[in-house]
Amino acid sequence: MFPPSSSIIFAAGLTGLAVAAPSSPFHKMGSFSIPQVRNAGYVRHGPTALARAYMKFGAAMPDSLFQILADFKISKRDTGSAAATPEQYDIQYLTPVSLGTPPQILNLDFDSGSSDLWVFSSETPASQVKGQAQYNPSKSSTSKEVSGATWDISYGDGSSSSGNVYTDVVNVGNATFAGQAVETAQQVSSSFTSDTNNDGLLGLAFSTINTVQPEQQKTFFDNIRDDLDSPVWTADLKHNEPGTYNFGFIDDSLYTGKIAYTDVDSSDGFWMITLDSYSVGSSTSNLSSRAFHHRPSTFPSPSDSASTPLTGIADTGTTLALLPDSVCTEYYSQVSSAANSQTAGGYVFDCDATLPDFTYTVGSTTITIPGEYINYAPVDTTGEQCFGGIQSDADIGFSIFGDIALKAAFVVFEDDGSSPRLGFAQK
Ligand SMILES: O=C(c1ccc(-c2ccco2)nc1O)N(Cc1ccccn1)C1CC1
Repeated sequence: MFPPSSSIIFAAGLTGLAVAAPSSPFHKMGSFSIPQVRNAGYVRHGPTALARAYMKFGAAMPDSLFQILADFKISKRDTGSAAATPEQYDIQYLTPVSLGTPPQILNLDFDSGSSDLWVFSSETPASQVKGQAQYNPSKSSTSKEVSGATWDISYGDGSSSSGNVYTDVVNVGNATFAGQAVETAQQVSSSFTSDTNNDGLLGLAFSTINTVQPEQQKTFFDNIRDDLDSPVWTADLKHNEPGTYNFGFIDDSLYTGKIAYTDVDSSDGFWMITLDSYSVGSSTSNLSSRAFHHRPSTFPSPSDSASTPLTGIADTGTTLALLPDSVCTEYYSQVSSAANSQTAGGYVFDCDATLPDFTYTVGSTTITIPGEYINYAPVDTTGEQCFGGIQSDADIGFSIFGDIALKAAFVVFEDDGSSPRLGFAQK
């Protein structure tokens, strides 16, 4: 699906998720939110070992998930929000999820760019496990093997995993969904093994790209949607500070202005949207420059990005913003020290460079990604060169609006089962 050799460095993002008791015709489960926990940073999959070596970070992860759960503040059943504290460089966050009876708690990376709930398990070879918690279905009285079912997924950065399938009780927050497909890993690629605190993924894309065969399985959100007050989950990611995920409701205190909605094309299984326009630098500077260089209205400006749409997916499982080469060129032409480095695997620049903002619009809502968000991380320990948060989407076929783009906005993922929409608001 994607060239494993792509020289893009990007890291896993995170998400939070909700759940509900078995759907009941008598009451809506309401809405939930869940704490994310930060993950000792590991760039999810550096397509080149060199890049991974450059981007290595370490940071202790809270020792016990139980302590985190103990602090877990589930609000009452019809409201709730969870703070997510990012690891350095907002690499990824993980959410404790309990599986089976008695509960086995794993930290999962929720990913709006994929649709499998898979976990490190008792079936994962010991040589491929490095500290991850493992789900053991034989220790759960409620697990049921889905006979003959297998799964196999490969991600855009060349990582992959595969295995068997069980159904079991999955509990996040104070609600439970019985019968959730839990995909146990019998094989994980090296970048998952080295991501020592990430115990698996929970997909929040559309179930049409779930990889279980012969019978495709539903995502967790698809399973719980009908039990929520409203078929939504919202992402309020932040830069180097706790963000918030809510499920089943829109918390008006988390955004300002209006939420502008845009239709989602889910035909590829992703939250695919078209942003109406983008611009590089603060719009006022652009306007002032345009004011001084008025062009006859008969000659459209060569790169009038102010009305150029961008089509891509909202992907919490990718940290960076992967955009067309033309946009990368336009952006980094404003950064005198920038270069597209083969060794680093993408655009780099002096760490003390002043970076322009990147602005995109959805309908009447304008989202500005401050320049400092686009300084992703130092390339190496000298701290001289830094890696850009905007990189090329070459060879993917669409752009990927990862956390770098999403954390500047309050984002509503709405899926009523027939006409999905994405909402964006300033905050
Ligand atoms: O990694 C994935 C990704 C997710 C799910 C699946 C998949 C295959 C079968 C079912 O789902 N395949 C992917 O490859 N990215 C992000 C990405 C980033 C960079 C380059 C390519 N891609 C998908 C969301 C676009």
